[in-house]
Amino acid sequence: MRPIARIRDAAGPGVPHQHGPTDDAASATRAADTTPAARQRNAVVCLRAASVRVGGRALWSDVNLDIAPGEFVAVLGPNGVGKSTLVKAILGLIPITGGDVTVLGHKPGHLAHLVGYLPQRRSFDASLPIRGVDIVRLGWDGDRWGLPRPGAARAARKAIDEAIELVGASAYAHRPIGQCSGGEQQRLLIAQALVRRPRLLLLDEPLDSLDLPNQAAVAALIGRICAEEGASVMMVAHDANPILPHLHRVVYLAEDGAVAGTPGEVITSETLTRLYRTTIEVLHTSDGRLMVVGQPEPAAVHTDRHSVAGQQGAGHADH
Ligand SMILES: Nc1ncnc2c1ncn2[C@@H]1O[C@H](COP(=O)(O)OP(=O)(O)OP(=O)(O)O)[C@@H](O)[C@H]1O
Repeated sequence: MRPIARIRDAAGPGVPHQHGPTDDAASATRAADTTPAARQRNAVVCLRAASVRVGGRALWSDVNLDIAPGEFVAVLGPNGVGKSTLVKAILGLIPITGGDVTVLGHKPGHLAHLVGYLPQRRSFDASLPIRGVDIVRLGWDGDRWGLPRPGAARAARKAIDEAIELVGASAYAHRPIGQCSGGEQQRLLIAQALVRRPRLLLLDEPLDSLDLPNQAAVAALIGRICAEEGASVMMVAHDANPILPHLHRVVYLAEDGAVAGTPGEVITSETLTRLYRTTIEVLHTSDGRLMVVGQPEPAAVHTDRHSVAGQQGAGHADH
């Protein structure tokens, strides 16, 4: 086992760190889980020595990860390392080729109604004649065909209204989605992922293309969902800074493993240098942000889209 495999998940839950939430139900739940065995037993998501191949190529391998109930976890790493693929493996959309993955104790895909998903890169044409509320409804019954059961319409309306209220989108939910701002669209899409009150929410770069105030607002919303709904959130991000105040844990993904722990433990020059086997510097700016310098591109991928590896936020910032 390489050194990185031994240090992964080094940080147990409840380990204090400078950025994490301090007073919420999730923290209380996690405080009870003090051993790796307890983490695994209670895990909403559990990966053990998991590996994936796409297009005939090994993408990542030997990934170990537990996500506890109510935890807000960010998945970070260079472009093309396989973060979205990790989310798809947890959804059961992409099969793992080695190791084991369970979601709420079952094989991925078996409890789909308990998992909400916001895919990467969504945009709506300004002329699309679909209201925000209709987008949210798709999360409720978009996969159900045939005549609704008696009382189903009332139950749907209630669930949809509650989800819209939860994300604070009531004021614009009846506008055409294409006429909502990027931040408003994002809230409505999060409501769509939330409408069935999932126990696990998988969000693939939900802050992408939002301005800084909207990034902060959506990050706070997601933190609140963890705290108030008790949902576990796994969010792919290319910059951890906007979510640092709300995060419990981060996972840095590399080709041959991953490191998980609190942000203070994982986003360090030493840990990331060891993970990527190249010199990486984590700089702390005076306003509390983290800058990761020198993070590599994975071999032989993304040279078309991302030809320059440079200075990045606590993640990567070249989208
Ligand atoms: N179905 C597929 N067939 C072939 N290659 C694939 C497939 N899905 C993903 N890939 C490739 O796998 C690699 C990882 O893709 P993925 O989207 O998971 O990376 P990522 O870390 O989320 O990247 P980014 O940060 O750029 O969004 C990429 O090189 C991608 O082109």
